[in-house]
Amino acid sequence: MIELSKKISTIVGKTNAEYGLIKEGDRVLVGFSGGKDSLTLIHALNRIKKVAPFNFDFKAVTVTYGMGEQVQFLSNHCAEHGIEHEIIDTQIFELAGEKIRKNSSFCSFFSRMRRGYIYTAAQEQGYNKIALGHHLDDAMESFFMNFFYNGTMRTMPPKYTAENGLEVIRPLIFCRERQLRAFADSNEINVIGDEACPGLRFDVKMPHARASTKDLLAKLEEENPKIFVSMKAAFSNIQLSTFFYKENEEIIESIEEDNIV
Ligand SMILES: Nc1ncnc2c1ncn2[C@@H]1O[C@H](COP(=O)(O)OP(=O)(O)OP(=O)(O)O)[C@@H](O)[C@H]1O
Repeated sequence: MIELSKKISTIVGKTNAEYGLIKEGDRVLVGFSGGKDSLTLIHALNRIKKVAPFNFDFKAVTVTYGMGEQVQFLSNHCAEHGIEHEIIDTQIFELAGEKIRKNSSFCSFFSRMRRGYIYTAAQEQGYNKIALGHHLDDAMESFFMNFFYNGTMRTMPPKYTAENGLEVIRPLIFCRERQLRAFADSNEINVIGDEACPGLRFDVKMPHARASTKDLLAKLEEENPKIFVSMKAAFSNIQLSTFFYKENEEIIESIEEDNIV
């Protein structure tokens, strides 16, 4: 029996209601890497499905990269908990060797390709939403990585519409990473580690940026335990007119997925 903390259930329920993530009749394809985040996500959605006053369907999907990954245990886990699951086997690893763009990190290549396979599966099978397991620490790290290294201020929204019309939702976006880790630990579930992005075996650029951003935020949080509360509030209190825009300059509102790190 899986125990999902009241805290996670409450946060996910509230996020779902406030941002209109999952509604009556939705068909949601959930990216399930087998890591602690997407593992929590499938169980959180399973719980919502049981208690929510609306009906929706969801299926977990795991993309493999053609690197000999063993993911059958994820199908077994889903079957045990009555969650539909599909494994999409790909040759992304082989393609990476030929197609990787100069200066583009392996991780972003893998993630772009993976997203492509998930979108295609959703469109072919009639799913209208894609759910991903990003959490608040991811959103903050992504923001500061973009801020420090990419010269842009952007992060990960709870919900957006991709160019192909599919809605991408992040039901865990207000959960802290440590809550998700605690979920996996307390239920003694075998998870795939954080090095799940196979690109990490080769890439030296982004992991360094991510690791140092993570360290920085951890240090700042030690000094100011409320820092994530403030940063979260700041993300819905953006005062655009105080930035450095020139007259008539257009404010970019579109989501260019490639630039999300
Ligand atoms: N191989 C995969 N197959 C399907 N979905 C995936 C896969 N890898 C990642 N995802 C989805 O993309 C999200 C973000 O991926 P990323 O690699 O940044 O995750 P992560 O922070 O390691 O999370 P997780 O603990 O879920 O692996 C995951 O939470 C999951 O929803």
